[in-house]
Amino acid sequence: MNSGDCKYIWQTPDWPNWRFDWAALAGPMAEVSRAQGLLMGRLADVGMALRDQASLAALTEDVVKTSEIEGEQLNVESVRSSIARRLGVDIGALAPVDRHVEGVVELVLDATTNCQALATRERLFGWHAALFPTGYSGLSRIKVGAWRDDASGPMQVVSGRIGRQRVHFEAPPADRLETETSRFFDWVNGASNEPPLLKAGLGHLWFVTLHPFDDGNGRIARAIGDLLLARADGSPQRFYSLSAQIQRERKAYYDILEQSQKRSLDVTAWLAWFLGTLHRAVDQAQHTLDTVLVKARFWQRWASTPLNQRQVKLLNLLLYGFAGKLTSSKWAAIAKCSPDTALRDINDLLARGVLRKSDAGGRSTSYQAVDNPRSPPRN
Ligand SMILES: Nc1ncnc2c1ncn2[C@@H]1O[C@H](COP(=O)(O)OP(=O)(O)OP(=O)(O)O)[C@@H](O)[C@H]1O
Repeated sequence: MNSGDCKYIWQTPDWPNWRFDWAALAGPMAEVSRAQGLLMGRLADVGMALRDQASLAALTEDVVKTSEIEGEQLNVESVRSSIARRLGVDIGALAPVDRHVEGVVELVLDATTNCQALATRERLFGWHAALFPTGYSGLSRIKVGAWRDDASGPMQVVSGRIGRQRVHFEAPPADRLETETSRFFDWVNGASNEPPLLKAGLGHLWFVTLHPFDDGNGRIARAIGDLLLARADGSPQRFYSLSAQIQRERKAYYDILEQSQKRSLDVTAWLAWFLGTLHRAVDQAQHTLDTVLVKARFWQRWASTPLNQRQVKLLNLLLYGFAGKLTSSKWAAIAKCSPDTALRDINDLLARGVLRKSDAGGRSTSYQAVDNPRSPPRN
């Protein structure tokens, strides 16, 4: 086949000899490294306990957001608990965790904390089985812990209603997968010419192009990207979440993937997008760190104030950046208590100066934690 007849990159004669313009990527790569250096410098000063909290926050975002791309909403508190338990980070009371949350957490933590371990077919089958513990994706039974077999036709990425579907991408046939994935693992585990950050971007694209599973290819591609980023950073501890940033920019993610998987093996545009997104993820991590620091300062300040569990729970929610206004009726609903108890909890905190009435107008009174990062400074 000559390359003019090839619709997808895996059909081109020189597949998988990726090409990219080194000179065009050198600037963005240097900028990402600089942003990473600034973040790491700040983290180096905050001490181990806060570093653990910052990493817990980043990993929680990673797990929650990588699943959100798939349209699945995991419970943030149960993800946080599951990660905290596995990493041995103290977060006080642990929320209950279900099997499905455990599976996604297991995948992301294995990819990052064991980043130096070889990527192998068995390891990925384990990740896949952890993602689909029941053997079903929604209502469909899928092959779990094994490559797809294309029994019901070629693997395609499609969108739209049945009858009006648009095919965005078609993956290589199942009978090529053994050879294709072996070559991929050799490259992931071997020494490469390309800089480590670019290797992470290429690994993500390469895997999602093979699309070797019936489902879960996006999440596993992002986990492989995270594994290669952890190797690139030389540290298994994560402080930023690329998956969360991809979720924020997922329309652009799908568009650039679609363009990059067609026709040419020149993937400069994909790598530039990958580096830009990574840069924004690192910048975002600075905000996460701000929140962790504000929260730590807040609890240090009120350490000797006796508080009940409802008050601790709601204050923590406020410190994480409660979406919307916290009124006494929301307090009652979240803390699962009566309106009278909610008001007593609130009045007690107002009297101690831990909480204050929000300045924002509105029909019902809402409250803010004193020291909330989003509160205007007090005179
Ligand atoms: N328009 C597109 N063109 C090419 N690839 C796409 C397009 N849209 C999505 N993809 C890729 O296909 C993946 C979805 O594959 P699959 O459903 O097997 O994975 P998933 O992990 O279940 O999904 P998700 O990524 O949505 O969480 C996306 O993550 C993305 O990487």
